[in-house]
Amino acid sequence: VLHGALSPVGGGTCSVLLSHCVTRVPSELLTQSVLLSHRATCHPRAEELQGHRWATFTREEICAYQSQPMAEMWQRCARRVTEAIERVVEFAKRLRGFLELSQHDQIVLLKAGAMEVVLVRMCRAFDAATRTVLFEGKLAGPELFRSLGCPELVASIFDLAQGLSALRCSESELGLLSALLLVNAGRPWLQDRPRVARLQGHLDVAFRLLLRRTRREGLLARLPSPGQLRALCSQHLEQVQAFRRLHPGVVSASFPPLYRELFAADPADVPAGTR
Ligand SMILES: O=C(O)[C@H]1CC[C@H](C(=O)N2CC[C@](c3ccc(C(F)(C(F)(F)F)C(F)(F)F)cc3)(S(=O)(=O)c3ccc(F)cc3)C2)CC1
Repeated sequence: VLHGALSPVGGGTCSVLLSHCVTRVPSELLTQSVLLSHRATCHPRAEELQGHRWATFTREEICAYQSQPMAEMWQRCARRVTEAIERVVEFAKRLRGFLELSQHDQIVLLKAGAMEVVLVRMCRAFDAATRTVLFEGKLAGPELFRSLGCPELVASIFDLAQGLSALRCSESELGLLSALLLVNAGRPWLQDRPRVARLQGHLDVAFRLLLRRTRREGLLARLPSPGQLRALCSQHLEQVQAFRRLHPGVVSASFPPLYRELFAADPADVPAGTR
C-alpha cells in the first residue's frame, strides 16, 4: 500500500512554486517549502483551528463511546489514524528531496516515522485548558477512549499532546519538526544512509536558522526526546498486538490495509523471500 501511495504517478505532487521570495537564502527557501507542504497536508487547517470554538461531547455521547464494543472503537480509531498517516505520506512526497530517495528508503523512513508525525501533529487540535483533543468533530478527553482497553497508551498520548501544546509551536516549527522526524538517517534498514543524512542536514540547518531568527532556540531542549516518541510508538505496537490476541481476525478482516502494513504485518503477509 505504501509503495503504491509513493508512486509519483499516483498522487499529484505539486512542485512548490516559491513566489515573491527574492531575498531568501536556500535554508529559508527550504523552510518556506516545508511550511507549505505542512499546511497543505494538515487537518484541520490552521485557519479552521483559529476562530473555531469546538464543542465538547455531552455526557450521553461520552457514555455512548464508552459502551462501544472494543473492536468497534479500535476500528474507528484505526481508520482515523490511517487517514492521518495518508496525509503524512502526502507531506513526505512534497518534501524537497524525499521522492529522490530510493523507494526502499522512502518506505523505511515512513514506516519508522509516520506515526511519530501523527502524534506530533495531534497537538494542533489539542486544548490544553480542558485536556481534550478534537475527535470526530468535538473535543474529547481520555475517558472517551475507555473501550479501547489501553488506558496507559491513551494517557501517554494525551501527555505528549499536553507537553507539545505547552510549547506553543508555530506551523513552521511543527512542519520542520515533522520533516526531521521523517528524514532521519538513524533509522534502521536504510540503504543509502549518507544520502538521507545530507537531506536531514539541510532540514536541520533550516530548523536551527528559523529558531535563531525567531529567538526560539530554547525550544530544542524542550521538544519530546526521540526516546519518548519511540517509547510511545512501541507502546502502540504492543497494544495493537494485545488487541489482536483478544480479537483474532478483526485486524486482518476490518482494519485499513495501510494500518495493517505499518503496524500489524503478520508473517503470512511478508513475501516469502524475506521471511
Ligand atoms: O492529519 C492531521 O493533520 C491530524 C493529525 C493528528 C490526528 C490525530 O490526532 N489522531 C488521528 C487519530 C487519533 C488516534 C491516535 C492513536 C490511536 C491509537 F494509538 C489508539 F487508539 F490506540 F490510541 C491506535 F493507533 F492504536 F489506534 C488511534 C487514533 S484519534 O484522534 O482517533 C485519538 C485516539 C486516541 C487518543 F487517545 C487520542 C486521539 C489521533 C488528527 C489529524
